[in-house]
Amino acid sequence: MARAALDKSPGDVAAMFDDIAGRYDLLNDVLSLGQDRVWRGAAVRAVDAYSGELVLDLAAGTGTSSVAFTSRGARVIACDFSQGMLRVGARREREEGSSRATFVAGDALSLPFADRTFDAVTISFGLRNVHDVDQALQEMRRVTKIGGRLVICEFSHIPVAALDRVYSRYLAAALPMIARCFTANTGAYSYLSESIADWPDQRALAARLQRAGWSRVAWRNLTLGVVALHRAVRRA
Ligand SMILES: C[S@@+](CC[C@H](N)C(=O)[O-])C[C@H]1O[C@@H](n2cnc3c(N)ncnc32)[C@H](O)[C@@H]1O
Repeated sequence: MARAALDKSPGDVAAMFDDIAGRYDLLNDVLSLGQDRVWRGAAVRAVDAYSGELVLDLAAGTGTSSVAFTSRGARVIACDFSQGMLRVGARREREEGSSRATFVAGDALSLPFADRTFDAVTISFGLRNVHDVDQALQEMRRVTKIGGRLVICEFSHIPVAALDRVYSRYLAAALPMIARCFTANTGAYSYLSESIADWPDQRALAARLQRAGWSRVAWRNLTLGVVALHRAVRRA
């Protein structure tokens, strides 16, 4: 069963998501106790896309994070490099007879879009899996229009040390154990725990956004900091 390591080799990451694509959305709901819906709602409100706008949902996977951005008439491109995840998303759209998101295969490190294409770029639970985070932040800026916005929804760290220790134990032990009941690829969920533990905290990620050229960088914690929503604007 494919699983990635913390070097996040692109081939391993894509193969791992190809492997779990069929059960990906179900496991999200189970492992987050339904909180993923709350986090996605917060991301949609932060992007605040409206009619006539074009939104890039990067590392969109099956498109679960994508379709809600169209609720007020914006168009959304759902881009990912896992063919397996894209196939599940495109099949679901076909079955529902809807075409709310346009699925495009592409790598966050070399996006297949022209400079200054999008009014807003967003990435949910994807940036942590990218091999070169700083390069991805620069690519996202390149394809954003001047004045356009960025929203990153990603697992983060609970600022209260005692709570963070309890949460870390859930991640390391309970999460892979629960995942075992739903998928043969338990390695993918061990990777999930390890990659969250290894991910920079809110302040460190904000500093990287600034270094990549983003302006007005800010964040807010969701569910006590289990997830953080980073926002920024492309000023020039
Ligand atoms: C945890 S899933 C998130 C999917 C979706 N955004 C969501 O919220 O459910 C992470 C996704 O990141 C994608 N990914 C990782 N590295 C990528 C890269 N360099 N370029 C494009 N997609 C990437 C994976 O293929 C996977 O579908």
